[in-house]
Amino acid sequence: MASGCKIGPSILNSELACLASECVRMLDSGADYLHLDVMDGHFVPNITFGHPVVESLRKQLGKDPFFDMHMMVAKPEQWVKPMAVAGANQYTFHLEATENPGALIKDIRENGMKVGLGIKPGTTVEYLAPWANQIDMALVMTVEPGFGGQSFMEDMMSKVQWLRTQFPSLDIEVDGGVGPDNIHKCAEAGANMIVSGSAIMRSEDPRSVINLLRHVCAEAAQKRSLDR
Ligand SMILES: O=C(CO)[C@@H](O)[C@H](O)COP(=O)(O)O
Ligand SMILES: [Fe+2]
Repeated sequence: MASGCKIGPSILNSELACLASECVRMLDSGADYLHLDVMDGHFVPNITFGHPVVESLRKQLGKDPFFDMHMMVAKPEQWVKPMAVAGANQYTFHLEATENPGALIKDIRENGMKVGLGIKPGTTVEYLAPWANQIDMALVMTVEPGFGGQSFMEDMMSKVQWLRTQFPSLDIEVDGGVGPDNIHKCAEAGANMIVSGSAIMRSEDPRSVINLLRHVCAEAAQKRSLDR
């Protein structure tokens, strides 16, 4: 079994000058983990933050919150140790950014973090498949990485469905434009780790959005297990 349905708000579209309190607001609203988007201006045409900010967040938030680092960087090899030292729990890198995924997976594990492996919309899922048994989570991007607030790409659901069929116990994350309008599609396809940025951040009631996302996801997972 995958590790249950979890909701990880992306803080990209939060009030970045108050990052720690925005993270606390999400955790207090029932977030299962925090999805932290790292962009370097090379892999994607945008810049966010790096390991010094993660280190500060860890100090502010304490040891408990799970940090899923979405590394949209051109040299993912370079930031493994700094992120581990800063307090990251999971290092999710992009398959498109490395020539040696096997060595990177090994390095991430040796540095004590879980491994996530992501693919952009233009990358077919068969490229990810050879690594699926070595990773903790597959990330299927449902927007072109780089910016929050874009429209959900429904045609990515066939990738999620294929991965769920091939790897029933793998954690599968969707990221980009996900919210109450399309959670059914993500859940039915088999995603169990749901990243949602604007839909949660811009809501006046983030707790009910998080609850709704989790509920839909859990119902679909239960139905899948009964159907098996
Ligand atoms: O990685 C990314 C974008 O590259 C995401 O994590 C988004 O930042 C999620 O935000 P929404 O699309 O849900 O607003
Ligand atoms: Fe992300």
